[in-house]
Amino acid sequence: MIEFKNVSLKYPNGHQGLKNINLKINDGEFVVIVGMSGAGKSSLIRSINRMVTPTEGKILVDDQDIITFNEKKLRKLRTEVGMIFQSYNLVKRMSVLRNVLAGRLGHTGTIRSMLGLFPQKDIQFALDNLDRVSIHEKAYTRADQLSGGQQQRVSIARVLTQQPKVILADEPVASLDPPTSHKVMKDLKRVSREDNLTTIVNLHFIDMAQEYADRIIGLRDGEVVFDGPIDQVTEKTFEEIYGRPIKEDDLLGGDDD
Ligand SMILES: Nc1ncnc2c1ncn2[C@@H]1O[C@H](COP(=O)(O)OP(=O)(O)OP(=O)(O)O)[C@@H](O)[C@H]1O
Repeated sequence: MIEFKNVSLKYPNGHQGLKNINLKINDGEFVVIVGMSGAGKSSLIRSINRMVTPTEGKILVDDQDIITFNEKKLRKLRTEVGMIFQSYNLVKRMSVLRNVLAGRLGHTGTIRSMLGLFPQKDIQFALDNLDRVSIHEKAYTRADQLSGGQQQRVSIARVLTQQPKVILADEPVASLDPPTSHKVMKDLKRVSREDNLTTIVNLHFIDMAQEYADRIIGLRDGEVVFDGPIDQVTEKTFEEIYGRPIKEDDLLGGDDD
């Protein structure tokens, strides 16, 4: 379980990114965070792996307050909490397989992995994870030869290879066209269900949020203004979260399946 207790984050310039957040996220939930640009979605998600550090409160991950963690504990935390980025963050000149094997870095000795000496079982595991996101045949292709949607599927395979308990995804489909966005979100939802992973995704399109979330958390100006299961969410909910009527730009569209 992930628990936020009175969490606030004030950036060094004085900007209040998060204001007194209280949340409990249960194991295996697929949660989507929504809110306008600047609402605090990235700040919230990045607090959970301490890419940013809240200035007040506690964040308990499996009952341990990660805000107090030192470098050693943070390394372990970041093995257990995997991350998917909008920009994929692959090493472009390396093969897809090497990128996916990077997910093992927290498990394999650094020298061995720098030399590319991954155990055969890790290589097989990486290939199996590429297969789960239907991109197995690209294993030996350089990462920069792939389309954006393919690269994001590689980054899903990488995070699975890390064997995390939690996946954080910060606007994972914001750089993709509508049909590709849906394919990537379907893959992410399916694998996280199959492995019972807690998954927390930032999305700014409300139709995507409605289609994939089990639960929606709405942020405005750094505060939680809505938190509830997807069957309680209507267009009015989004209007309340956004503080204005819904516009066409708030919808992605394009799910043909
Ligand atoms: N390092 C920083 N220093 C100062 N202010 C910051 C910093 N990072 C974010 N902010 C500010 O904190 C607020 C929340 O930012 P955050 O990136 O969490 O929002 P967001 O909802 O993810 O927005 P977006 O969808 O545009 O990424 C914004 O007003 C932003 O400008």
